[in-house]
Amino acid sequence: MTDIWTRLASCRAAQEDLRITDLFASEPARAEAFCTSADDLVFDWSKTTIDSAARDLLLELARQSHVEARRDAMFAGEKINETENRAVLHTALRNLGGSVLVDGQDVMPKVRDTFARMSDFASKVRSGEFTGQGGKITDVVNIGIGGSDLGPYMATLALAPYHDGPRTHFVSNVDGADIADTLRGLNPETTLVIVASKTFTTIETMTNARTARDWMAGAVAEPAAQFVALSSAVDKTGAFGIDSSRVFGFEDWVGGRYSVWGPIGLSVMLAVGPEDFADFLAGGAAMDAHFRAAPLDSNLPVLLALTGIWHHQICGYPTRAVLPYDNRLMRLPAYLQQLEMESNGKRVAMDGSDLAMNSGPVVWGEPGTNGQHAFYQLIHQGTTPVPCEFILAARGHEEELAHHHILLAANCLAQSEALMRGRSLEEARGLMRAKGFEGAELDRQARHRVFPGNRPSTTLLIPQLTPFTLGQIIALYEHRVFVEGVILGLNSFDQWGVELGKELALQVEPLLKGDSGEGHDPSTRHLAKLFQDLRQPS
Ligand SMILES: O=P(O)(O)OC[C@H]1O[C@H](O)[C@H](O)[C@@H](O)[C@@H]1O
Repeated sequence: MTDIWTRLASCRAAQEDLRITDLFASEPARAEAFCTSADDLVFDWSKTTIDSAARDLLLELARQSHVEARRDAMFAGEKINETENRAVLHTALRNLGGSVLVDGQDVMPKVRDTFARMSDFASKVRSGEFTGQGGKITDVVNIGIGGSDLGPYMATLALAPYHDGPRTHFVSNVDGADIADTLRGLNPETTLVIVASKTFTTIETMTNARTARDWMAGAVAEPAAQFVALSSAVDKTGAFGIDSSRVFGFEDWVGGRYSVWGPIGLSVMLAVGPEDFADFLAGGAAMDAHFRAAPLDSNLPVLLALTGIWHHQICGYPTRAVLPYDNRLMRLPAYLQQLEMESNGKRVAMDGSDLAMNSGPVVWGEPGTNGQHAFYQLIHQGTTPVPCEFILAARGHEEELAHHHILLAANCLAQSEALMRGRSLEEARGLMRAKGFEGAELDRQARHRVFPGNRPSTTLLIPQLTPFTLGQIIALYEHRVFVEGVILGLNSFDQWGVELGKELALQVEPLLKGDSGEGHDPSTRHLAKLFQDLRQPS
């Protein structure tokens, strides 16, 4: 293993003067050879510094890391989440046929039963057969945070053209502003509240849920009758007063950030309907089938993972940007931040030893073209390269606005071309000379207009953003994260790093209410004191 990392590092070191543009000259079929499809999804990774030698080494790295064996173990229901002793089976939520054994038990009948109950409930809400105490449900408020918010919120925005159910709203932050701004203007008599929490103990969600219940109680006789619970802790949902007929459970082998495919996706199902939601699942299942069957060298999740490893662990680029040229994917970067950084932001390997290389990178992004007018300056001319992952649909949904879509696509392609090609000092000098500059001032002005280029990017091309293709994209990224985690030798499915802050928040709360502050550090005590002083009426 060490040897392959060393060989990859040497391969990169030998590329010192390499220009991506030269690779296209030396490998005439590169544009096609470094472009890989899964069904009708196309992943272009040609505009990177991965040449044939690097590609072969990266594939060897995947082989030596036993990616295929780990993948098969995951799909088979083995307990690959070793620090929590759990199977990892979010894939079972989107492959509703067949059987999967966990501890010798087939888990699929229960998964199918829950899906059928969700579909039945969603249909009744959408048709008006299930009503609020003031009539047909007009609004749905999903209260959840992290994986119980980011997935359904992202997917509901992405599928706006398919949205023909009640309006959906998402409350996540414990900041009272979030729920206050959301509930203002809603009619409690026709609002359905979903409490989405795998554990049903998350303090933000339970605080917001109680606030929503009080709000509902001020207007209807039976507030709990307009509440739904989505949780693995079905025993706790009854204590909140939610009838078991409106509780949709899932097992501990569904990680929070992988949970949009099951009950946590109920708000999406209410918005777009059970059929479109099933298409979303089918898209995820299609990517699963590809991931399981395609050889490593034409396996999209594997290749996306290997570009990630190349850029972060080998080239040392600290971040990567996800840049969907699709406004409806505006929450995808936030969704991917949890998926990638909570999964692979870890410093200890599965066996408890220190990780031998960098953990996963910082992931960030915004939809194009908006980002172009904000942070692309740094991407083009900053001192640290940022590998960019562009996503583009061939068709939009607004047929009458096709000219917008062509302009959007032109910008996406232009950005990856500009990043790769850059603009030389000579070209910049020519431009400035044409504007009348000369001498030292010509040089000075020209240098500001140089683009170093040679900046890597990949492009994921999809036919159109539909429930099916959204399912493909999300499953692609899930498996990418899994493959990167396997290669790094860490457990992508736990999240111990979120615990300490939660524990301390419980201890800091009394401090803010005037407790002595013993056990807290001087800075925290000082800030708490300033906070209290500022709260005094002036
Ligand atoms: O669904 P819940 O149990 O309420 O958890 C919500 C979120 O909170 C936790 O802190 C984890 O970091 C997330 O992985 C999880 O998605």
